[in-house]
Amino acid sequence: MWRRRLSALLPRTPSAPSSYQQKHRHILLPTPNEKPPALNLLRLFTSLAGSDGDRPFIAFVLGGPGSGKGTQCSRIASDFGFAHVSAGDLLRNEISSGTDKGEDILEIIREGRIVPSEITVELIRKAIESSTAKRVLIDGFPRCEENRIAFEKLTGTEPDLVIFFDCPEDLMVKRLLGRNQGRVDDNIETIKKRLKVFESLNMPVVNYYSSRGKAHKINATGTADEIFEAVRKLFSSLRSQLIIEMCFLSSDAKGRCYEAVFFPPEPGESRLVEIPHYV
Ligand SMILES: Nc1ncnc2c1ncn2[C@@H]1O[C@H](COP(=O)(O)OP(=O)(O)OP(=O)(O)O)[C@@H](O)[C@H]1O
Ligand SMILES: O=c1ccn([C@@H]2O[C@H](COP(=O)(O)O)[C@@H](O)[C@H]2O)c(=O)[nH]1
Ligand SMILES: [Mg+2]
Repeated sequence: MWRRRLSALLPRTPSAPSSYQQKHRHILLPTPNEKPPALNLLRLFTSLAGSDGDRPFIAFVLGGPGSGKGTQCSRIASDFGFAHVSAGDLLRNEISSGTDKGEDILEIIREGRIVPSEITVELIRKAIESSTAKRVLIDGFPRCEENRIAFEKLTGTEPDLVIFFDCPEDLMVKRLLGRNQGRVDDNIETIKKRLKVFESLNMPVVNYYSSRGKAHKINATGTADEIFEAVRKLFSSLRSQLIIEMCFLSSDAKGRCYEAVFFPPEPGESRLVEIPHYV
């Protein structure tokens, strides 16, 4: 699946960071106005901790029904430049398309059960492949160990990060009953079933990724703003392990070459590092 080797498109293979790069990688731009000079783009690639650079950075966003996954994903997407792939929305789109498969999915969602892995994984695969994003949030998937295994088998990869929104049941029920978006599963009978499925099938996935040090639990009981602050803190605490985007830019008017390192956790923040060995 991840055969788009960006590096193959590039004129030079990126070398390991030099000691100069290591030392200066956190130099901040001196002033907000001092932007990199207008340069011709020589190469652009993304270096992702935990991945081989051939695929986007993948974060699974998990949590019970109504824990606020969709709400927080929208914010993460707009502030940190992630594409937001909601497994539930992909399935609802299938229902809207009016196919036989859509009818089966509708029935499963109405009963709060889990759609077969081959359907969901394929929809997610297509959504990721058709996106040009370098960072993707997968909202509400995997729903069970079988989903997880199917995804990892098909893509040959694990997520780079798992965010788990932890919320008590009574609060989730209150939020769902107040959602008012006309969802067929936002009624108390289906909500009770979804909560059972969450405990028995979703939580083992969270526990699996916790045991591998990938899942990060966020208290999802406050306001949406308070929860997003916790997300922001998580991203900050992980920044050195997370995403490093590097643009290699061709020389400016003085013949210097620059590497611009964009670090998503602070929106708009960028760092400029001159790399002598590229001059
Ligand atoms: N922190 C919050 N405080 C109060 N209401 C919230 C909060 N976060 C989300 N909501 C509201 O709760 C409802 C459910 O939120 P959301 O759709 O984000 O949850 P979800 O985890 O994606 O649920 P589902 O699994 O059913 O898709 C929405 O109406 C949303 O506006
Ligand atoms: O990976 C998935 C995601 C969702 N479902 C089904 O859809 C509903 C609604 O999902 P939300 O993420 O809450 O929007 C869910 O209850 C499941 O029935 C799924 O089967 N697999
Ligand atoms: Mg949702």
